[in-house]
Amino acid sequence: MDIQDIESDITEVLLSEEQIAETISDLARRIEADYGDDDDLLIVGVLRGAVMVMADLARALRIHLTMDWMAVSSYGSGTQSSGVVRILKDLDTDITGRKVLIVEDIIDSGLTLSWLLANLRTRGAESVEICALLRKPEAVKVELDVKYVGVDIPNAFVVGYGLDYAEKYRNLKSIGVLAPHVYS
Ligand SMILES: O=P(O)(O)OC[C@H]1O[C@H](OP(=O)(O)OP(=O)(O)O)[C@H](O)[C@@H]1O
Ligand SMILES: Nc1nc2[nH]cnc2c(=O)[nH]1
Ligand SMILES: [Mg+2]
Repeated sequence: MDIQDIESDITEVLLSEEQIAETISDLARRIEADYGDDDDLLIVGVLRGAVMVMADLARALRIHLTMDWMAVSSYGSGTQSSGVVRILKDLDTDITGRKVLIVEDIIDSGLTLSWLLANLRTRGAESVEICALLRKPEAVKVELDVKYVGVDIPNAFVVGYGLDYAEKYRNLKSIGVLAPHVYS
């Protein structure tokens, strides 16, 4: 199987490589403006989907920051949230008094982030905010205060740029809608 075959599983490209880069750059400018260079920002990437966003956002930010990772999972290998959030890897950092920015690839049901936000807010951080590259319409159903959203997208299952289906497609450079023939 070559790259051509992988891309034939995508019915529509929602964000090209260039559009992703522009979106990340816009997010970085807003985050820089809000945090300034006070040496205190900790960005927390949510493994594994947010790996690409973290890598590119961190490099787009022209301020000092530190990075940490959490792994939580609510999806298993399907396309529907199981509703159960599990911590697979916790922070290595004590966030007491820190300014924390959670970095995510997508907000769909909002379940993962509302759980994570509540969890991190019990740990004595000065602030905990959210930056997500993508947000789907379902997210409006949960009360979730998201400070930075890249793009609002339609309600379709998307893959690429970190986003997987059964652990595949994360390595695509663009973000697109997965063809139904792949999972039906
Ligand atoms: O808003 P929600 O409905 O909770 O969905 C969003 C979450 O689902 C995906 O992660 P997943 O749990 O599939 O694991 P992954 O990051 O390892 O792909 C995605 O990366 C978000 O973290
Ligand atoms: N890959 C992928 N993971 C998700 N998790 C929640 N929504 C989505 C989605 O649209 N695509
Ligand atoms: Mg995830």
